[in-house]
Amino acid sequence: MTTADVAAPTAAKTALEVRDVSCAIGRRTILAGVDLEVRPGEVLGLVGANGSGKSTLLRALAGVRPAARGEVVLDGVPLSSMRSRERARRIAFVAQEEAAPADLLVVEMVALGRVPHLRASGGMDDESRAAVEEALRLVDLEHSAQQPLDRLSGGERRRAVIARGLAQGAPLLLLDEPTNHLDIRHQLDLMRLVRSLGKTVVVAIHDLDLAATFCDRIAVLHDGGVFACGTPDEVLVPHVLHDAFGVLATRVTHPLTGRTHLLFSHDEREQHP
Ligand SMILES: Nc1ncnc2c1ncn2[C@@H]1O[C@H](COP(=O)(O)OP(=O)(O)OP(=O)(O)O)[C@@H](O)[C@H]1O
Repeated sequence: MTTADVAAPTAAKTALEVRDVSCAIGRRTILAGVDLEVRPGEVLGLVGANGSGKSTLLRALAGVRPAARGEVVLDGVPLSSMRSRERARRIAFVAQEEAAPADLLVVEMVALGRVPHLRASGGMDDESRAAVEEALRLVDLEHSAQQPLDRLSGGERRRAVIARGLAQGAPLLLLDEPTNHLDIRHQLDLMRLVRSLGKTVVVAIHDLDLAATFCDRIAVLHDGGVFACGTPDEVLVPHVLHDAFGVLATRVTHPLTGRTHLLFSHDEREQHP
């Protein structure tokens, strides 16, 4: 992936407000009374144990699964009052798992990101073609553009789906575990790319070290709500990590970079399998 020459941020900054949002699946409440502010141009990480509601919250932020209660407000406009085409121009959502026809070409998958921009006359204009090319280049897949998706590895397919989100050209990017399936180099490249875009980003991520390195702020989901929210140094602290994940965390300083990293171990006072 090429990140060294990513264009300087030009995207309009956009802000998101989550006001007293509750999300339910069937009769079960997954999240209750969530308040969260996503500031213009920041990268906000969503972390939490499996099942803590990260994907559920991202779907509510994307308007894919509207909140059962409360409001998500994008630049002062409630999502519930936006037409889906307008929403898709302003919010790009890359879900955790996406099914796509196996014989779809990579370039065709990425071009789907341009659908909200197509005119009634149909067809891709030069701007859309350029956006697709640029997105493929950013995720290092320009040489695989004409491959069917089922000929790609899991990590390459993941990058193709992320390229579709980039091609969409929306100022707000919602990413659900974008580094899943990626090798360590591509994980670092992708997170660096995400930071360099100048967009407002909300990213659900399991790797707390990546979150600490690349996110401006982190929200920890636990017990049906936002348990802690702040800078990585404020939030990724032993007592929060113990309560949210049930592990012991030790902060250590990298001997070369001086950055803080986290080491984890079981809390031996508890029963573990
Ligand atoms: N389609 C569904 N039907 C019923 N329950 C669901 C469904 N999708 C999610 N859930 C439940 O909602 C809760 C939150 O799930 P969600 O996927 O939002 O968590 P998550 O934090 O993203 O988890 P993970 O880290 O495992 O991806 C979980 O308990 C899950 O079992």
